[in-house]
Amino acid sequence: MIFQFTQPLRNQFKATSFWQKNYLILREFKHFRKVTILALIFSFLAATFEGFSIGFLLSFLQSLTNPDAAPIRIGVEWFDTLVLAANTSAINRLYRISILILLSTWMRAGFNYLAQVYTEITQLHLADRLRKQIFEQLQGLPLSYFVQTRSGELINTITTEIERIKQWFSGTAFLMTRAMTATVYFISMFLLSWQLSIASLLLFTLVGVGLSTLNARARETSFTTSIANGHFTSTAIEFINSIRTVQAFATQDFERQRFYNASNKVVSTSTNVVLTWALVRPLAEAIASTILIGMIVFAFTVFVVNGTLQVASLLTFFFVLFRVVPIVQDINGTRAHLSTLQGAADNIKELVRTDNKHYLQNGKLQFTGLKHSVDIVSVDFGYNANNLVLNNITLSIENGKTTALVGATGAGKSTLIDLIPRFYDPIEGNVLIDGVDVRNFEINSLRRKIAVVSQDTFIFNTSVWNNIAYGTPSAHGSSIREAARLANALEFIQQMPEGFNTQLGDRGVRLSGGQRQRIAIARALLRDPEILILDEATSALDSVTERLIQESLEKLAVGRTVIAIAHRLSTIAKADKVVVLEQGRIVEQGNYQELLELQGKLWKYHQMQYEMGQSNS
Ligand SMILES: Nc1ncnc2c1ncn2[C@@H]1O[C@H](COP(=O)(O)OP(=O)(O)OP(=O)(O)O)[C@@H](O)[C@H]1O
Repeated sequence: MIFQFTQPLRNQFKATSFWQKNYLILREFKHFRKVTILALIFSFLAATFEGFSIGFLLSFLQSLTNPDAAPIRIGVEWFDTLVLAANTSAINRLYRISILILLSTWMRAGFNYLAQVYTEITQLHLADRLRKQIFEQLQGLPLSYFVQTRSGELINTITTEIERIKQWFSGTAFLMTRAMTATVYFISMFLLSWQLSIASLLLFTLVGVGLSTLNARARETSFTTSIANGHFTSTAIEFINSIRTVQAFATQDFERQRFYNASNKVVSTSTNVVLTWALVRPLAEAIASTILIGMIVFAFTVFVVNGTLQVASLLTFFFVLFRVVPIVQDINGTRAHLSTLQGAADNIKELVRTDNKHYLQNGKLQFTGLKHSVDIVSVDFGYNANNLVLNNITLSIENGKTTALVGATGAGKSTLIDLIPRFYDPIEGNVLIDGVDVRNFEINSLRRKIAVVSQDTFIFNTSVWNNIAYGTPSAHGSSIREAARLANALEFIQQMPEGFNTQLGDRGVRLSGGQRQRIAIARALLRDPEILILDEATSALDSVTERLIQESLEKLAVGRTVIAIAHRLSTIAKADKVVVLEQGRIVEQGNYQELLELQGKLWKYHQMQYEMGQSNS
């Protein structure tokens, strides 16, 4: 009867096959095939010469301790004569075997060295390829992915999990060489006694099946270790980044508790894994010894006593079996260890998988420049589908004009402008540039013509110079200086110890909020953008600096399309169009003066700020 898998069972079998499960990692080996093959060949040669040394050792000891005994032969004439020197005197045999042992030992040392070097190089290549693959993946993912994923978990995958996966290759290489050596030993055993060989194989297979249950358990518990590691990295990063807030709020005890809990979780999950996989080796050793002793007694009483097997053959058989047992134990121990790494492999695989992630589709049209207008037509958007942040927005942003967005905090202003450079795509409706949906443009050609100065511009840990030139590598020294001057940043930069060469530290910690913002403005100006997006660009500035920058921005705005978000209405009074947003809807739009005369929403904001200004003065 031919067994037929039912469909789900077949799928399950397919899905869990090792190759399929780890395809996304294994496929990386094709990029450094040669090094991988050399690593495996050298590992195998090292193992082979180890086998030779041990084999020759038997003959060596016999020549030394019992020179009168019949020399050891393997039964192959040329080998017995030329290699084992079986036809000559005991002293000649001793010399010959000594040379062979030394030769094998040195060869083994050499191949061991090469195996180690190539294994390490293969592991380094694997880690390098995986890191780069993850980088490409992260570069290609839309911002929405990062909103849902904790950065600590990503960092854990890119660092710790990749380190763990490196052990995977050396473990697999070791497993393969041990398996090859075991095969050679098994063949010799079969030649000596097929009955005993089958009996030992059966017994060891039974043990192997039993131990694989333990391996499976180790694999399961390893997932919890990966989760705990990711959580710990997130907690540690959050703690380091929030240290100022922690000290200001005196929440050290609370943070200690969080940190300790995360660290304890790593210990407890890792202990569970160790408890399982550490059990495999000693258990296997104890069972193997029991089987061996049992078999020796059984074989002696059954085969030797009734004369079916010579004592010499029985001893040789068990000598080989004794050699093969530690190898099988190595195989089981390594398999158990490899099982504990499956969690890391799965984590990496989850990240590099492309079928479970949503990507922004790139368009083909090159964006050459805005001619007429950016039109937002009946747009709905939400960070999750059941909570709309933008509701039926229709708005025209004219070329060369300044459009200001006004509204209470959380009204959706930043979200709305994020749709133009395609940080997000609308759920419904379209964003059109000169009548063409932005989704048709090649994203980078579009983004290169847009500069965004936002509330949280990132300052890189490099010089002031490189920070301003970021994204405009071809910029000349004079234009970088000019951008800094226009952004009103030149003066403070020149006062810094090394001027433009001053290093700004992680996230620009050596700058004040206002200085950071001026560097960001200089960076945007240097790009000479067609569309300039100012998301509260002057929010971190004192009123004197704000006025100075406002003037620069106004000069800069001439002939450009500017979209500005501002809470302080004074900064947008000269805008060509003002759009008022409330809870994701446009409630007013028009010229600033016209809207004031309407005495609607903008007028209310205006009144409130005017009154606050009065009371502050
Ligand atoms: N990445 C995000 N994930 C989920 N919700 C978000 C995200 N960013 C913003 N929101 C939500 O979307 C809504 C609009 O936010 P948005 O930042 O666009 O408002 P805003 O008008 O620019 O506010 P502000 O003036 O304070 O900057 C808010 O309710 C906010 O909580």
